[in-house]
Amino acid sequence: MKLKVLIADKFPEKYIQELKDLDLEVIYEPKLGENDLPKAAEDVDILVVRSTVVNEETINNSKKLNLIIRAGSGVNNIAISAANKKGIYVANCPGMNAVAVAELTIGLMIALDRFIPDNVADFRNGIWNKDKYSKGKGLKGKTLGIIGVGNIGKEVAKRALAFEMNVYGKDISRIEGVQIKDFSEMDQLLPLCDIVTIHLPATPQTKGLFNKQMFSYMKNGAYLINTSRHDIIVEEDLLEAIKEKNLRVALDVFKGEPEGKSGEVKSPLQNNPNIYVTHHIGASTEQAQDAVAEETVRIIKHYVHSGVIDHWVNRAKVTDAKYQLVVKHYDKPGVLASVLDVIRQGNINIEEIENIIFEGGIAACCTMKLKLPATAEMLKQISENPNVISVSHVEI
Ligand SMILES: NC(=O)c1ccc[n+]([C@@H]2O[C@H](COP(=O)([O-])OP(=O)(O)OC[C@H]3O[C@@H](n4cnc5c(N)ncnc54)[C@H](O)[C@@H]3O)[C@@H](O)[C@H]2O)c1
Ligand SMILES: O=C(O)CC[C@@H](O)C(=O)O
Repeated sequence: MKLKVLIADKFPEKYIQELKDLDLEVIYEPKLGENDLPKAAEDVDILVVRSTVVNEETINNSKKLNLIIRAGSGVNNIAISAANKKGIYVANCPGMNAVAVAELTIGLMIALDRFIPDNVADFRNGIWNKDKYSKGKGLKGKTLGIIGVGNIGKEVAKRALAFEMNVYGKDISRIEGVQIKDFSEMDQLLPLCDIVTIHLPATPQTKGLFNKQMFSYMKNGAYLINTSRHDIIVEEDLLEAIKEKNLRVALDVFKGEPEGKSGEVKSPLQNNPNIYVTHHIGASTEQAQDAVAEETVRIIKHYVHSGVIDHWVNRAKVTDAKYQLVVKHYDKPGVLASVLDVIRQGNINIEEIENIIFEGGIAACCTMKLKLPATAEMLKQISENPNVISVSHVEI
């Protein structure tokens, strides 16, 4: 039976055809929303989404879902803890839309400095106001703080350096791959910045990070750009900070963003002249959508042909493994079963296991990560099997 793939978001036609050519049954339903998915994904093996929310109900209701691919970077629209409980892989396409988001970020930076959206709006309303719009400060020599220097943050840094800006960064990991000053504390970095741009994932640690306290560190009249996720900013505190400090702000993401591709929108940000909002278009260039779709197809192809999941995001980063048992053995039926039986009798959980065959197929090596130590008696029992070549056991 063919594997069934449901694509529940906009996806370029060319790549849908590539999936069909892999002999998969492909269902393309770009208009599905969060509430449609529990039924629509009930019977599929692979689910591909962009911003469509994959909630707990969709995951719990699915009968054979095995892989969810986020055709993009952030995976916060997927109920990963529910997927973990059912052993459903979640993968994403890191970096594929980074240039597109960086380009939008630079565009917003210039838009803020030169009041471009207001210029255009006035012109459309028959108003000419060269005086009012001749107050841009210029970007050269200004200090930019990049919060989250991952794939997108790095692309922003490269472009800002070409604009001859002073570029500083803050990340939980050491910043590598771009020559910018690395700050460890926000209260040291933010007071220096003329412009702050946020490129963080939505996680419990980043939720509400930009609150009253963070805004208190920012310069009066600074620009703030957020093209990452809305919940990193506390909206009420932002509105307060705009009043107090005359911050000017550009957002590609905001609270209450509509799920659908078009329709009405209502937000307290709408009537504030210091705020520009774009329609979550960071990733929406033709180049980025093609790159993301190509990567999605590649992930599916690799999975179908080898069972390997590339960019698997819900693989445990740490396990309870405390001991490593390595058994070299002759590659014959029943040998591993006898080793596993000894471990089972000792009531020890195997956290990870890998069996690798030497060239020629005569010998093999099985590496097991154990929660508890194997006893001397167990190791003796394993070694006594005539098909076992050697046994080693260490604490890790
Ligand atoms: N507007 C859009 O259309 C659009 C498109 C793509 C991505 N995004 C958003 O942008 C985010 C970033 O994307 P990316 O591709 O650069 O991701 P990435 O994973 O490459 O980079 C994120 C960086 O943030 C750092 N980080 C994580 N938690 C942190 C913390 N608590 N403090 C400091 N640094 C922290 C990570 O170490 C990493 O370097 C995505 O998670 C997504 O939510 C939005
Ligand atoms: O697919 C989109 O349009 C948004 C994608 C973006 O938010 C991402 O995290 O990659």
